[in-house]
Amino acid sequence: MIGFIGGGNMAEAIIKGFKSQGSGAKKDILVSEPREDRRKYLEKTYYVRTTSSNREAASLCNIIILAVKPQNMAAVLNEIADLITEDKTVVSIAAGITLSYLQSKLKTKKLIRVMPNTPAIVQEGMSVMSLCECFSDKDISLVRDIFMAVGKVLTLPEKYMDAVTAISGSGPAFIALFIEAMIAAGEKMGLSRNNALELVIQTLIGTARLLETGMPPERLREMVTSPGGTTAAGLKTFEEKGFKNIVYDAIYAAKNRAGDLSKL
Ligand SMILES: NC(=O)C1=CN([C@@H]2O[C@H](COP(=O)(O)OP(=O)(O)OC[C@H]3O[C@@H](n4cnc5c(N)ncnc54)[C@H](OP(=O)(O)O)[C@@H]3O)[C@@H](O)[C@H]2O)C=CC1
Ligand SMILES: O=C(O)[C@@H]1CCC=N1
Repeated sequence: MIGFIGGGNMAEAIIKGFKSQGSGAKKDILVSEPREDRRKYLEKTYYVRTTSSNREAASLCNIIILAVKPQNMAAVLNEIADLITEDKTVVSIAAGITLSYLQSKLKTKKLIRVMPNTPAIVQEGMSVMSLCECFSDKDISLVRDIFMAVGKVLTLPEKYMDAVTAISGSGPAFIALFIEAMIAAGEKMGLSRNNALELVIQTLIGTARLLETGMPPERLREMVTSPGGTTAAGLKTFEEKGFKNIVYDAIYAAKNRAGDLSKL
């Protein structure tokens, strides 16, 4: 059985995507979550089992996904450590929580750090995995299957995890902010919110699909930019206002915060 400790937003995103996917629908999931209303909601919506006891989840499940905030991780690890025998696999999705920290708290060597993202809800997630060197490929296949069911999976050395957290973990929020700004601009020009939303979302999906074919973003930008035209006028403003620097600074702030969370 797969156990989630913490039944918040990200756990729900993975459960929802996993449950909607063919093979995931049949897997038993137990969610440990302190809030009763939240437990009821998860049970009713996703037909998962729930408990208020992290220790129950730790003892009953072979794969345990730690989905609490980094600030709650120490308390949770102290609470369940004696139940995590060497046969159990523990996956942390918490920003900033390192494998060596998990190693210092738990007996099992089957430790995986994963940074997923919310598009997992619609099986378009991007998850990056890092694992202890001692972990065999056979052992990780079960965990990889969970995250493959909700999107793409990449394995990278842990040293990249804070950058990954900033780009694909937090990324959906950054892209949503850009979309909000595009919609607000459209509305100011008289478009209805619904029309603006449809224009922006379809443009985003179309752009993503085009980039998926392998077209470099620079090439796409050039294709759209007719000399002396509208795009050139817009891009000039982005450049004058330092758009790329703002994005760079924001991604850096997110990465640095991930680093700070590892020191809590
Ligand atoms: N949201 C996202 O897009 C992403 C999040 N993550 C990571 O996932 C983790 C969870 O984030 P997110 O889902 O956004 O946060 P949430 O606050 O939505 O979820 C955390 C859940 O854990 C519960 N909780 C708190 N303390 C305990 C405890 N001691 N034992 C069991 N459960 C507890 C919380 O309950 P209560 O609300 O009552 O405190 C809450 O329901 C974080 O570590 C984050 O870094 C990773 C990638 C993306
Ligand atoms: O905001 C956060 O800390 C988490 C990690 C990545 C996305 N959400």
